[in-house]
Amino acid sequence: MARIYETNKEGHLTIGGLDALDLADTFQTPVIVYDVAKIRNEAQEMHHAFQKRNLSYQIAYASKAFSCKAMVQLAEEEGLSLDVVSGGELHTALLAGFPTERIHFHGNNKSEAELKMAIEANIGCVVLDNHLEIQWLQSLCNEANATMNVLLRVTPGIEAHTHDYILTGQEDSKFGFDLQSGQANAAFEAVNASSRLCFKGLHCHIGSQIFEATGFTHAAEKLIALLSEWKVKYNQEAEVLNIGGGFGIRYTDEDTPMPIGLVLGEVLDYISSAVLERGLAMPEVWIEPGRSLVGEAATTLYTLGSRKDIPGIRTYVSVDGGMSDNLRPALYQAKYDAALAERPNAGADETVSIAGKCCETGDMLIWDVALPQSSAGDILAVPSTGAYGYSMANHYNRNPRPAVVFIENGEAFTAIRRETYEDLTQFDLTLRNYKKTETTI
Ligand SMILES: Cc1ncc(COP(=O)(O)O)c(C=O)c1O
Ligand SMILES: N[C@@H](CCCC[NH3+])C(=O)O
Repeated sequence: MARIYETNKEGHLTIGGLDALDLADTFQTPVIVYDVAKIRNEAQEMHHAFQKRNLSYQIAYASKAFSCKAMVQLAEEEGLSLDVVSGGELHTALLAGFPTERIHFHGNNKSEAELKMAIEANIGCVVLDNHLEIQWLQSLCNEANATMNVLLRVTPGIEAHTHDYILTGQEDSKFGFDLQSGQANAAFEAVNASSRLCFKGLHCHIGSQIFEATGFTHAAEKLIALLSEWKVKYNQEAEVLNIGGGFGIRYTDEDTPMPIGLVLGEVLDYISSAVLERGLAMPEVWIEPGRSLVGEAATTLYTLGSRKDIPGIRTYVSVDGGMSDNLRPALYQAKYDAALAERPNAGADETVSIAGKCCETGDMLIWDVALPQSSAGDILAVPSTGAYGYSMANHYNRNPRPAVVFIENGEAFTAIRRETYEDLTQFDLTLRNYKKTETTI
């Protein structure tokens, strides 16, 4: 069904109840605007799915989807835990005052420095991904006279239906310990032999932007089978079963996600019965949603600029952003909707393609979108840009990154200020300085 945009009495697009044209005027464009209530609602739906079933659980917001201090604080307010995958995300969480015992550290190549940071911050757990990391974490814990809770990330050999680049649960993957070849058993034995590492459970993540519950239930089935094998083999049960994130959202009419409560409900019911059937103790169930918490909550506002008509071929309309604030179309051929903020629900007059301003043929935000007649200076709204937009934004062509604005209770505030040209050049040394640096060899 075609998207119907929320409007005010002037017929302008509203975001969190505020007029998008006013927002563009106040904060300039491009700007990524979050309707905070949508994030809170999603979080509450997820909590409800667990609570309805009386399960012990954690919902760890995958902060790679969008991380900044305000977002981390919002996650805390909503009773979420936090998944970080880098020293930078951990640093952000610590600066934002996030409770460290609810931080989980992920990544397929965590450095020793990052692991040390995790130990010093006394975070909730490290999700172990490879053998080198087991060695490092063990010896860093020895040095610090500390212990660390760990989950083992396993690749369950599930091929969920999504873009190849965002698939992660298949056997041929850079992530986690492989089930088939016995890597996972070897990892468990190494952890078990360590007095510093405390095995808490298993983790898997099958990929991202997944609509069907079956991918998750198949993965859970494999993990539960493994736990049941380990119960016999090692007399070990798990306190935690983490089934990762990956719940899909609506970008365009082609996407038809079920409400999160329904998908999650189906997965949780499956886990409860499979655990019971295998005679295992019910573990805490953890999930790690990123996209589904924040994706649909944001809309990016751009200003339209130049137009190029190629008769009989295509009309390109350019915006003042592009792959520098939203890499997803270029990286995954991801599709988005767009509307004119002044009359978002008006009928279409033409089909145009929305081009970014980067010096790159592939910098196309949307191919062939039906829009009312537009002209330079109009504000274009692109919904569902809340996940992996700002977090993958970059400085290509030395474009400053946009501002991020949060709207709540009818008020807008800047969560991340727009970058300036000074910000862009702040790390540059001049040729003369460069020659004087001590690291020059
Ligand atoms: C380990 C892990 N957990 C959680 C996520 C979050 O995924 P999503 O944003 O699709 O919910 C990802 C990203 O795909 C991930 O790699
Ligand atoms: N960044 C990706 C998803 C990868 C998620 C992290 N494992 C996207 O925009 O869809």
